[in-house]
Amino acid sequence: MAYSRLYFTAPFRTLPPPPSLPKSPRFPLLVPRTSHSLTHKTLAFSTGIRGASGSRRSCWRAMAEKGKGKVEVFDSEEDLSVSLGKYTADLADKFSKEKGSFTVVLSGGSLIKSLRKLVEPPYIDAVDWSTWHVFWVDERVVPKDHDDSNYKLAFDGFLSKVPVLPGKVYAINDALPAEGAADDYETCLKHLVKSDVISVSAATGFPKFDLILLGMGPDGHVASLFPGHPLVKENEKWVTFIKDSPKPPPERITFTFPVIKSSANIAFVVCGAGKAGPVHAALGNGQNSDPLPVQMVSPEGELVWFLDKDAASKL
Ligand SMILES: O=C1O[C@H](COP(=O)(O)O)[C@@H](O)[C@H](O)[C@H]1O
Repeated sequence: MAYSRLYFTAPFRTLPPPPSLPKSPRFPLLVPRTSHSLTHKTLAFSTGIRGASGSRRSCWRAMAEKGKGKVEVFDSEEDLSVSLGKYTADLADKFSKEKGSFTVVLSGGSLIKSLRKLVEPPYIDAVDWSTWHVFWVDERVVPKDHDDSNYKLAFDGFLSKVPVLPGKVYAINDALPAEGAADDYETCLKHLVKSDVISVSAATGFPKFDLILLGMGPDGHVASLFPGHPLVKENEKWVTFIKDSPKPPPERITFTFPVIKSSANIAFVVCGAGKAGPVHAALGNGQNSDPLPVQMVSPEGELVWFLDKDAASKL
């Protein structure tokens, strides 16, 4: 299938901007326990997260503060990918049954490889792919067949292997410069909100996706929201652009924090020792006055962390 057949741009009308975002609530700690033995005992006592359990798949679980989410730590990325496949397929099934559609937002980077179980049995056959609407939380401003394209990464590793409907795959318009591409994507989202494909958060007025699958860089960036960059404070736009990304390529578009935080579900998927520092910053006890982007994801809905043991090694 040609790349150009899979992206969606339309002459959308521009709607008024949403109201600004109120602070999200925080809830008390929840402490579940099971009878299984701990796989990584040290984790249970060195982190601010209370409660832990093991499982046959060598998964260590904990429930952190509501704002920090549920944490699952796996012995290997292979185990993580099995659990992530089931989690994603279960949510797709739930939302598809409830409302006939599933709006899922992808990141680029290593996340796509971790979705590989979805293109294998049982999910390849069992999932109702026709209900899926696929978006990107960020995209590099490059042609869609460029090696830096998050779209190309997802297409090659995931979307070309499942029968998602091409008209429901919403890629960047790569004919536009960064600012225009961000505006175009935001207009696309507004059109889909108006046509009830995407829900709206009653609390924030921002679009509410069913699931955002988030990666994280070793510097603690999420989407294309980088530490210390003014874009992390954007609270009106839905989609914005960056021309000075510290990680190449420099020009990108990205969802803003209010949109990310309004999601019904967020899964953080993080592997590797090189990311253990920001994971600890986000999930450990420490406070810092200038939080990393990864620390700013306190969602309205459910947050689950899928960590391999190396990414969790400082907890
Ligand atoms: O540049 C990006 O980096 C992050 C993290 O990527 P990873 O390869 O370290 O997992 C990714 O989530 C984002 O979508 C991408 O544009």
